[in-house]
Amino acid sequence: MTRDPEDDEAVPIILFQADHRFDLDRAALQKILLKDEIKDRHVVVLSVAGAFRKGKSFILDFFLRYMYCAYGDQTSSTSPSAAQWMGPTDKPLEGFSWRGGSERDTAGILVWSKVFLSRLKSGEEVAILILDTQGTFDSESTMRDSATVFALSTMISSIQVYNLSQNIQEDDLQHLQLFTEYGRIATEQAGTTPFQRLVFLVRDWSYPYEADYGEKGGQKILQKRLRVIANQHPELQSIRRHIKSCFSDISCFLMPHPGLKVATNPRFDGRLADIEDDFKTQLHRLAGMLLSPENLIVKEIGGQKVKAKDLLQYFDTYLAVYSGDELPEPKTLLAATAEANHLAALAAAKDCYSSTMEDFCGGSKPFVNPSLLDAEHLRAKVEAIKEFQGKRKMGSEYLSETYQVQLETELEEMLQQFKRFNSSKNFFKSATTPALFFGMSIVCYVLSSLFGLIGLYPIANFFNLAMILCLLTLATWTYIKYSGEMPELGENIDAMSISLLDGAFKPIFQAALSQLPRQLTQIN
Ligand SMILES: Nc1nc2c(ncn2[C@@H]2O[C@H](COP(=O)(O)OP(=O)(O)OP(=O)(O)O)[C@@H](O)[C@H]2O)c(=O)[nH]1
Ligand SMILES: [Mg+2]
Repeated sequence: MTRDPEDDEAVPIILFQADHRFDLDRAALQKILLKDEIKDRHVVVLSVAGAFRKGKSFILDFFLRYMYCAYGDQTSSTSPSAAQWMGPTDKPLEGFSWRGGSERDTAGILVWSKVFLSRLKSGEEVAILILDTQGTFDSESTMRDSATVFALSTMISSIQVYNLSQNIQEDDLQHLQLFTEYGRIATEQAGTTPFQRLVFLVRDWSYPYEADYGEKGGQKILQKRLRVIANQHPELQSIRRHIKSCFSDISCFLMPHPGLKVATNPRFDGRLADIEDDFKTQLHRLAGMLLSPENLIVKEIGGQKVKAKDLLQYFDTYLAVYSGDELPEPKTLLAATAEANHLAALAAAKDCYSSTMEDFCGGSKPFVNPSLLDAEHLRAKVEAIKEFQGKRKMGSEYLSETYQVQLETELEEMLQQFKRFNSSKNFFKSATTPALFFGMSIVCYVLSSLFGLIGLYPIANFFNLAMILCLLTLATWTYIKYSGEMPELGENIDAMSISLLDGAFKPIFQAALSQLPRQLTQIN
């Protein structure tokens, strides 16, 4: 089957917006996935992801040639020969947009509009989608953008090709760990292997004398890079364990350099004649390893095979998760380290404050005069800030200032707790409620007796009732304090007694006191 220049094209489905948002072009994706002959088939999704400007779109265009040749005839179950699928040597390479130069080309995620159909050995009818992705770490993308594209393409694909240049370096593994974790938390698949096949594709491999080009050499290098050994640093072990736990199958392929024309000639148009033979030989092997009928892998999510029509829903759901606020922000190494440094310094400063205050007014100490407590707080706060500032921290001045403001706010909150605790140790304060209600019940008793004596029985009964209410409240309060049950009711009773004192008794006392000198002068 040959490419139809009218209909077959790269269709942007995840659009990268200027404000760093990613939008799904639902209509475009629907048009591709909901075709009658496609929508009910299980899907195989191949995606290529990795750093920008490393030949991802270029190699995908060769994969497209392979696909047109291998899956033009649905019933074909064998892999085509290199001569069959690579085509004429002078044909420019077309398909997903690719070009030379140092500026990034692909943005967002694109899918090839032609969905290839095939029947697996098991007889299962599948639809094959090819995805091209925005490269990571270009100067226009934030860490979050890179992580989102990588994670999304990993979650959606059944075969993820991680395109690397020259070697598998530790930072490649660190980024893979970060991106897959970003994908894993979005799928909430902790405990299981959330993703399927991962292929490290090392471009421009220049050490064939150490490990041969192709899959075998790749396996040798991969084993070395992902090895977990006894005396390895725990951080290195954790990265390797994490990556292994995320994919059900991991392999590696070493590609030779394609030749200087490919890498440096601005007029190079992708024709095979300008590409080194070694590269073409390995390209044929790679295409077969990824895309020959016996190597296709059906996309599974949560152990269930995914149909083309379901994929639409997954795109929607995953993108919604990344557009929301519930996921943590992936950060650059420096930003993450600086944050960790500052958080540690903040915790140490809080510890320092807390132990000074504990020594002064902690659980084993008696009630302290509130003004002394305030003074001690100021001293402890200065000490804590000194401790915070004295710790060596990575990151900018601004970051330090932000964390210092946070520290000061948190110290004020801690002070309020110490104050509350301290005042609960004040015997007279805690005796206010029982004293008030007990006093009120005696006053009510006396008044009720007096009014009874002079025959004003309704008023006497009123005070009698008030006395009973006071005694009941007192009994309830005592029970609450003794049993620890219904603490809210206890707090309400305390609050009521304080407002009675402040709102009713204090003004009466003050009025009585202000009358006293006048009365005394009248008597004199
Ligand atoms: N050195 C080298 N260059 C390659 C290889 N494959 C392709 N190129 C060249 O790399 C350049 C970039 O190719 P693209 O396919 O556009 O790269 P990309 O990774 O898709 O780039 P972005 O879309 O910007 O992320 C082109 O000039 C290709 O000729 C390779 O294996 N090695
Ligand atoms: Mg590209």
